[in-house]
Amino acid sequence: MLFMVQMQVNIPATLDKAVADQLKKDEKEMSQKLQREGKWRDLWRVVGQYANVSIFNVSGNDELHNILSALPLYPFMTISVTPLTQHPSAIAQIG
Ligand SMILES: O=C(O)C[C@H]1C=CC(=O)O1
Repeated sequence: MLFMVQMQVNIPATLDKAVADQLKKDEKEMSQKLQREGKWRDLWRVVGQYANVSIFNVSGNDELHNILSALPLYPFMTISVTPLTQHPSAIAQIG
């Protein structure tokens, strides 16, 4: 199943810089592993914001929830999830 996921990152200014830097490094590593596995299909920066728009290709709600809640930056994210399906006029096949 495909999902559009929007993540807004809000790291508090009070968080120790070394801790924040490590979280970002771990997050990058995990996101790139998931991209290589084909589960995190697209990752786009929202211009002007510490936010992204992503497309996930996973088995369903439970797998997506497990992935998102395991992200190192999860405690500092506001996340919205939109399930996607094939548009009847689309010439590209999803999946
Ligand atoms: O920077 C972000 O948008 C948050 C998160 C998503 C992938 C990653 O490496 O960090």
